[in-house]
Amino acid sequence: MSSRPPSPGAPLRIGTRGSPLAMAQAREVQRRLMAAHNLPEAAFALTAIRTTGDAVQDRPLSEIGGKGLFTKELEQALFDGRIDIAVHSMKDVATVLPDGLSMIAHLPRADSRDAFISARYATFDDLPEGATVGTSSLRRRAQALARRPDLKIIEFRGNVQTRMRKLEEGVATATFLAVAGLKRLGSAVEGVPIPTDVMLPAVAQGAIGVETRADDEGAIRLVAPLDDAETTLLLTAERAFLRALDGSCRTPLAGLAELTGDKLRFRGEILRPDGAHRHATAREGAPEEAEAMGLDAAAELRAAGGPGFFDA
Ligand SMILES: NCc1[nH]cc(CCC(=O)O)c1CC(=O)O
Repeated sequence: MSSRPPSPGAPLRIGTRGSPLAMAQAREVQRRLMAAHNLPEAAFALTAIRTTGDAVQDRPLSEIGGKGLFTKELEQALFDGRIDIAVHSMKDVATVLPDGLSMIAHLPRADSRDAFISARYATFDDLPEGATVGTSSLRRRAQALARRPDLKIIEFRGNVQTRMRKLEEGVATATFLAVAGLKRLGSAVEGVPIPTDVMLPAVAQGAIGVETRADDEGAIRLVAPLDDAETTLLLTAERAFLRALDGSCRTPLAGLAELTGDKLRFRGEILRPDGAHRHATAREGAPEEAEAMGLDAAAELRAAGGPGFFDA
């Protein structure tokens, strides 16, 4: 491992994807670091890194495939010593980190729900028979079809602005985006949050993680105070579920943990891509059982789906 600690007094280099959402998230991490340590803005340098997921705009993400589409290049930059910390949407992070890297902090989770966005209809259930919905997410596609097999789902990629233009041009009647992303972008488009019993969010949706080299004590000391223990707990359950199902972005699945008082609730589901089959389950337990709940839920759904459920 070629970690090159920055010289004393050099700014901490914050690596991020260059998309507007990623930059907004990196600036949030920077603001929190400044506040936590009473440091000036100049103590940090934002470094945008282009990832495969950003570079390939003309093909469905599920087709490019593989894990780490939005994270691999950031992690390589950490290994190479070009950046000191990497800021991720935890939704995009593989369940097993490369040796030598650690996820040191999760910021307090924002709204984990999906938003329904349409100029003409108030909610998903208001969509008329046969309406066209744009999404690039296998999960949202499968969930939409499971609830409304009559809908026509078309591939929709690009940033929020691009998608809104496509809606205006009538390419589709509605689309979905994460509420958290819209809020962080300060988007004029608000969308309507979809109840989680209508559309269960992606594992870790709305959560931001900060990763460092595992041996970079300086960076770890700076980043550790940013960790929100509740968010880390929720992600422990959700990411155990994802790991046990070996979920990649090719697999339509959803999982959400919630903490009420000292009671942890987990819900998970797996779907066939066409929405024709869906298996769902729920658990309640103590916070200490977070990981076991996720693993156990995954085992139940894997058995319910049977062999080949995740085959194309
Ligand atoms: N896969 C892209 C991605 N990764 C994280 C978010 C939203 C922000 C979040 O979930 O924290 C998005 C966009 C979206 O799904 O609308």
